[in-house]
Amino acid sequence: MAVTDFTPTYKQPHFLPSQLSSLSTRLYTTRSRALRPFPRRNNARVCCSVAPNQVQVPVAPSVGKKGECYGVFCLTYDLKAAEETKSWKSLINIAVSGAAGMISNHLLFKIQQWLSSSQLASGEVFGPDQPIALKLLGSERSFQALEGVAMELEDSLYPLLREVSIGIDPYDLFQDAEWALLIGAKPRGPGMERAGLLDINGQIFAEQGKALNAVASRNVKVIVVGNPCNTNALICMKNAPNIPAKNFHALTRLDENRAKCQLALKAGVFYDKVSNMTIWGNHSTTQVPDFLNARIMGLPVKDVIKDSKWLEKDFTEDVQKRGGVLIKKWGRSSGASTAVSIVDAIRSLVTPTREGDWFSTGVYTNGNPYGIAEDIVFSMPCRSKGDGDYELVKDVLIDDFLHERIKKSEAELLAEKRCVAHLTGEGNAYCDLPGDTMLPGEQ
Ligand SMILES: NC(=O)C1=CN([C@@H]2O[C@H](COP(=O)(O)OP(=O)(O)OC[C@H]3O[C@@H](n4cnc5c(N)ncnc54)[C@H](OP(=O)(O)O)[C@@H]3O)[C@@H](O)[C@H]2O)C=CC1
Ligand SMILES: O=C([O-])CC(=O)C(=O)O
Repeated sequence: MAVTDFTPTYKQPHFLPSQLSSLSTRLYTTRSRALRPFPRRNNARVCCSVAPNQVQVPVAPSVGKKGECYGVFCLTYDLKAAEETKSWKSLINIAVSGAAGMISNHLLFKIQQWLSSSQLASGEVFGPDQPIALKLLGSERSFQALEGVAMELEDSLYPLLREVSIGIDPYDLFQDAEWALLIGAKPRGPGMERAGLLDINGQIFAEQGKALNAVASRNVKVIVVGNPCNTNALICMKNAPNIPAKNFHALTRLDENRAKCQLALKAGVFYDKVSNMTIWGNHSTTQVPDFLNARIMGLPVKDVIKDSKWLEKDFTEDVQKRGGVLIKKWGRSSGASTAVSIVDAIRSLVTPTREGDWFSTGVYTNGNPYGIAEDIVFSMPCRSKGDGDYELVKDVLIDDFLHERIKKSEAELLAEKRCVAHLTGEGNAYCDLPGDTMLPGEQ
């Protein structure tokens, strides 16, 4: 693997060889925009260069009152920049909100494994020569837990993890972000109206949209996971007018994966035999798992599974409500499988889609070829050339059943949009949500 190219040319007597890969990694903590205890990345490498064979004493940065760093992340070594990265791509900044939460706790460690896995050696994802910086956004409430997350990252000795920052201010954490994985959101509590949830979470995503607009990379890709994710993605997008609307996604990949699994189970095949799986619409119980266009072993699903009643009722409802069934069994919502689906969603954007296949993601509807209302975030079938961008798949069938279901999910999203008009710059909010509107996890 190319990471071995990084082996420094000098000896470091006090540290294990495995630690050398993290030598230029450091952790920054930021609690507010006013307080920046450590230098920013572009001027962080302040120390002198070391000649080959010269031993350098590690320098621990001074610890600010509100910011602390840990062990190996606090050590600032300086390697000649050219030696450090001669075979590496430039650092990618990945921002993660809700970073002390359950999904994130799975995700952060998966991203690392994924980056350093053998799949990567074949160039399938970012590449084995792709160092990353993690910017972990939490709150006052979760700050200690964030420190715990950082400690676990430290103990994992990931060779491609070069920087870790933790903080509570999105304007700090989203600086130069090329990916923003927005997971943090308030869960719907007992007795809380959905309109209330839309408002509380909408405020979070409006603020984060503004922060992305101000400081993130101009081509940042944003994946909104926190529920209700489609409308949160719309709010985030509307508050970030300088970032292309196309770059905002609502995560429906978990629903796609769930649908593939159910079809495989029914057909008695392994799930890699299921392709062309579209989830249409909202990440809610109105979502439409499309068995008309999906394929099993390359054949239309209906040629393999002849039981139309099962497809229209059991399959559809099982996928729509899978999250809730899992919560009843597990006592908490899907953490690991959501994290896996976030990685799948990123991978689908950074690797070319297999010929003839596609994937689902919630994206902006403007210009869509299916007649879906404009100006909402709706899950649709997409293909990518692997450049982070995507195009909508044009050649799909839509029959009466599918059309009727799509319209129901569309109506729900239009109603959600009216509820958050005050957060999207479209005047006064008016909330007339359909009574049966539910997240997949609610039942
Ligand atoms: N799209 C999808 O497929 C799926 C989406 N989800 C959604 O993902 C989200 C996160 O789930 P999960 O990680 O399990 O949840 P957790 O409760 O474990 O973590 C969520 C994080 O959100 C933050 N949070 C909680 N309340 C607030 C608030 N009022 N304001 C700002 N942030 C808050 C907390 O971070 P802090 O204390 O730092 O603020 C918390 O760490 C949920 O909205 C869930 O519904 C879940 C499964 C699938
Ligand atoms: O409702 C939730 O929080 C969980 C969820 O989105 C899912 O399982 O799909």
